[in-house]
Amino acid sequence: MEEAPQVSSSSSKASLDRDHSTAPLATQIVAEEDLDAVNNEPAYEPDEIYVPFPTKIVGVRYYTGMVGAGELVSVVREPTNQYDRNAIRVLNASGTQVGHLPRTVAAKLAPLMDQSRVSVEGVMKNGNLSGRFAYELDMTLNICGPSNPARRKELEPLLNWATPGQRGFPIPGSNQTGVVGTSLSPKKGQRNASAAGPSNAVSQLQQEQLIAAQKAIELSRMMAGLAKVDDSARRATVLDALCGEDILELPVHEDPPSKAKGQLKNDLLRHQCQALRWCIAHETPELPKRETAPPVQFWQFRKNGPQAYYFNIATKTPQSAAPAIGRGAIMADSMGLGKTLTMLSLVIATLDDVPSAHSNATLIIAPLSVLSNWTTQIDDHITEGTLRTYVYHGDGRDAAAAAMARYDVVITTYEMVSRDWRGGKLAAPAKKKAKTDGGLFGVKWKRIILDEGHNIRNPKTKTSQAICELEAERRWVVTGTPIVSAKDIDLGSLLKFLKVCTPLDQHEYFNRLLARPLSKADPQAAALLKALMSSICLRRTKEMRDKDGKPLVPLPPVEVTVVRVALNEEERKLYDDIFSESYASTILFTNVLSMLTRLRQLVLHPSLIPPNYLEDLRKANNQNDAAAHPPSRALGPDEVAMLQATLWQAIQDAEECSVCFDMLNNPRILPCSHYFCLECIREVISRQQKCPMDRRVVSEGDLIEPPPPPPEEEFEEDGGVDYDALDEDEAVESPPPPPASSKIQHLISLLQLIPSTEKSLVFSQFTSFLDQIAVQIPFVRFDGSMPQKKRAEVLKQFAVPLKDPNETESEDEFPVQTRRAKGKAKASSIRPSALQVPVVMLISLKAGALGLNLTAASRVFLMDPWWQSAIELQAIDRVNRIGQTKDVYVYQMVADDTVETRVLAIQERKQLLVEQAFSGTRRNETHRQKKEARLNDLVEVFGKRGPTKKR
Ligand SMILES: Nc1ncnc2c1ncn2[C@@H]1O[C@H](COP(=O)(O)OP(=O)(O)OP(=O)(O)O)[C@@H](O)[C@H]1O
Repeated sequence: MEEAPQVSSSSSKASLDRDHSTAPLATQIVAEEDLDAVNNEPAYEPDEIYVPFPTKIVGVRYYTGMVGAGELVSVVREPTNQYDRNAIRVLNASGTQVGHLPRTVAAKLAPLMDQSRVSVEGVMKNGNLSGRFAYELDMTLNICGPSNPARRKELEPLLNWATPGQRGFPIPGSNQTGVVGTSLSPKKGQRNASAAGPSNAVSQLQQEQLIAAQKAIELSRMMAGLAKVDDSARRATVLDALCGEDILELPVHEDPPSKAKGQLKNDLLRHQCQALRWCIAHETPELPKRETAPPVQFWQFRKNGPQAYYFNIATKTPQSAAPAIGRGAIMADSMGLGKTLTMLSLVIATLDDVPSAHSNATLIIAPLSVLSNWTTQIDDHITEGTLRTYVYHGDGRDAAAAAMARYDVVITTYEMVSRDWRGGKLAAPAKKKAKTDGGLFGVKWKRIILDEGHNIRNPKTKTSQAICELEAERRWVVTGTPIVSAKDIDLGSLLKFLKVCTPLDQHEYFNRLLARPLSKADPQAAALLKALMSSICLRRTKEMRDKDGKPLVPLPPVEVTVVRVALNEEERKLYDDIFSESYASTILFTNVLSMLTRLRQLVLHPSLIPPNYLEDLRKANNQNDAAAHPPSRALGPDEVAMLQATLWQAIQDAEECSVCFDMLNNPRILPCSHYFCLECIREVISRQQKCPMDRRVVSEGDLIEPPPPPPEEEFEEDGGVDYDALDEDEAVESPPPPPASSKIQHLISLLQLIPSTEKSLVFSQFTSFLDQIAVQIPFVRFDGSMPQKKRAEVLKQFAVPLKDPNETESEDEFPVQTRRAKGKAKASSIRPSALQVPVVMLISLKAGALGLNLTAASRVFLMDPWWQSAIELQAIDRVNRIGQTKDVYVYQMVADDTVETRVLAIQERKQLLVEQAFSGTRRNETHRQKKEARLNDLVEVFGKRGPTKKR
C-alpha cells in the first residue's frame, strides 16, 4: 500500500500515521452529544390528505416531462414566473417538468402553499407516454395539511372551493365521506371468496392475492402498534418481519479479506462473508436489462413495442433515460453480530476499486460513545498496515481535507460533521472555526458509513441536514434497530441520506407512499415497505439458525437471577416514612414521578436523596396551597450554579420529566429545583404560571438552562471522576466514606463470591449511585460525562483478561481506582491487591447500553430495575456477543418490598401489553392516552388507582 503522505506541518500529532491512536482526540466534552442534538430539535409532525381535487395540467406541449396514468407527480411553487406570480409547476418523479396547474387553481393554492399551511401532491389520471400530442392532462391534486384536528379545523374553510360541489367538508360525526382513505378490510369480492371456502371456484391467483392482502394487513397492524411502543426490542421484531426471508441462504463471498492474505487477525465468520458479498452487490447495483429481470430499486425494464423504457413500480413513473440508482444500503444485523468488522472488510475488499471522481477514502461517522469501538476493532482485527486510519475529532482536529482524502478510513463523530457544516441557518458558530477547505465537506468520499444511523432520524436537525450534504459515491447506515414505525420518520431520513430507491428518498414521496398510508394501516404501503426493506436492509439475529439448525453465532448460555435485597432497619424506616408521605402527596398526581425517582434512589443509597427530603415532604403535605409557595426571588450566581449542577446530574441519570413522563428533552430547572422538558414546562406556565410540582408561582423568566459541558481538563481535575490511581498516603488522610447501603453490601458480597478469573459489569441508571459504589470497591468507570479519550482508555484497560492469581506474579498492569469523591478514601477491596487489573466496571445504563464490546466480563449486575426492559437487554448484549467464551450470569438486584418489586411486576404486565399491541388486539392510543397509561403505571407503584380521565 502507498506510503502515508504528510498533513500540514502545523501539527506533528496530526501526521498521517497508520497508528490511529496518535490522531488528535477530543479536547472538548460533548456528553452524548449526538443524541442530545437530535432530541433538542423540533419534532416532526405528519400530515394527512384533506381533500382530493380533480384538475388538469396545462401547457404540456411546452415541456418534455413524460407521465403515465396513476403516476405520482410533484407540485411545486414557482414564485419567479414572470407571467403569473402564483404559478405552480408539475414535475414527474424524475424532476422533469410536465406542465403547470391552471391559473385559477394556482391562485387559490399559491398563498396557502407559500405560508406552508398545506402541501399538495398530484396523481395522474392519464398520461402522455404514447407520444400523442397533448395540450392538457387530467390529474387529481391531493391537498394535505396537519393531522392535528385543531389546525385542520382552521384550514378547512379555506379549502371549501376544492370539496365536491364546493359544499364544504363533512361535519364530524355525519356519515358523509369527504376524504379519500384506505380500508383495512379485504375487498368485498375477496371477503365473499374467503367465506365460501377453498372448494369455491376461486382461482389460485385470487387466493394468493387474498393471502398477500391479509399478510399486508397483519404487517400494517404491527406497524400501527409500533406508534405506541417505545421499545427497541419490539421494533426489532417488526424489523425482522420486514426484512427478507431468504437471508440465511445468501451467497458467500468467495475470496474475502483474511488472515492468510495478511489483512485480518481473525477470519470472517460465515455470516460476515455473506454480508460482505451482499454489501458489494449493493455498492455495484445494475439496472435490469430484460423484461423478466427483477426490479432494482423499484425500477423495471419494460418495452412498448420497439421502444424500451424503465418503469418505477412504486411511483408508476415511466422514463426512457436510465434512472440514477443509489450505491449502499442499511446493515441492520442485531447487536453483537460483528457489523463493525463486516464493514471494515468491505473497505479492505474494495480498496482496489478506486472511484474516478471521488477519493478512495471511507468516512465513518459514529456517536462519541462508540467512537473508540471502531479504533479498537481495527486494532483487534485488522493487520497493521492494511488500512491507513485517521481519527478526526475534537477542537484539535487539523487535518486538511486533501490530506484526509488520502487515508483509507477517517473516523469522526456526528458532532464534528455538524461543526464543519456551513450550510443552513445554524452555521454561524461553526464558521468561527471553519477551515478554508471545508473540513469533512472538502472531501469527496468514496463511502460514508453512519454508525447508529438513527442519529439522523429527525430531518429537521442540523446534524441530519449536515450529514445528508456530505458528498459520497456510496453510503451505508449501520444500526442494530432502525425504527420503522409509521409515525417515526427515521426510515425516510435514512433513505434521504442513502439516496437509494429514488424518489422514496425525497420527503414528499416517502410521506405519500409510505409514512401517511402506513399510519392509516394501508396494506399496499405495508407491502411496499416490506419490499423496500428486503431490498435495502440486511438483518440477521443471533437467534437465527442455518439450514442445519446451527446458530448463526454460537454463544454460551445466559442465566438471569433476580436477587432480592432486604433493606436494613434504618433504611426500611426511612423508606416507609417517605413512602407514606409520598403516598399522601400523590393524591395530586402531579409530582408522582419525582417522588418515585426519590424512592428508587433511596433504596439504592439513602445519600442519593436530598438530606431534608422527608421533612420537606411533610411540610409540603401540610400546605398544599399556592399561597404557601411565594414567587421565586432573584437568585445569586452561586444558587444558579447549584441548580445547574442538580440539572446536570438529572441529565446524567437519564431522569424523566414529571409532565410528559419521558426522558428529559432540552431540560430546564426552576428555582424550586424541579426540572422538566422546556416544551412541557412552557406549556404548563402558559396555562397556570405555577410549578406543577409545588405550585410555586413561576414565569418563563425563572427557567434555568443546563450548564455548558465542561472542558476536558476540568473533568480531570475537579474530582468528579478521578481516573488516577489512588495515592495511599492521601487515602490515609481522607475521612472515611459513608457506610455502604444494603444494596451495595449485597453487591460486594456477591462480587466476593465470583471466581477470581471473572470480570463484572455493574449497571445503574443513576451515576450518583455509581459514585457511592465507587467509594467501596476498586473499579474502572464508564459514563456519559467522560471525555472520549478516557472512555477509550477505560475500555482498553478493561479488555485485558484476568489471569489466575495462582499462576501469575504480582503485576501492576493498570491502576484500579476507588473514587476519591471530593477527597474521600476507599474502604474495601474485592481483589487481592496483588492483581491490579480492572475487575469491575461501573457503567451508566444511559452511556453503556449501546455499541460497547465488553466481552471481557461474564457477570452483569443490574442495580436498579426500570420498566424499559429493552435497555437492560441491550446492557446484557454488551457481554452476550461474539467473543464471549464463558457462560454469562446476570443478577438483577431488587430491593424487597419496595417500589422496585412493583416495577418488576409492571415490567411483566407491560410485556403483555406490548404483545397485544403487536397482535392488533389493542387500538392505537393517542399521545394523551399513552401519557395517562404511563401515569397510571407510576401511580400503581404507590399501590393506588390512577386517574381515568383527563384532569
Ligand atoms: N470474525 C470475527 N472473529 C472474532 N471476533 C469477532 C469477529 N467478528 C466480530 N467479532 C467480535 O464480536 C464482537 C461484536 O462485534 P461488533 O461490535 O462489531 O458487533 P455489532 O454488530 O457492531 O454490535 P452493536 O450493534 O452492539 O455495535 C466484538 O467483540 C468483535 O471483536
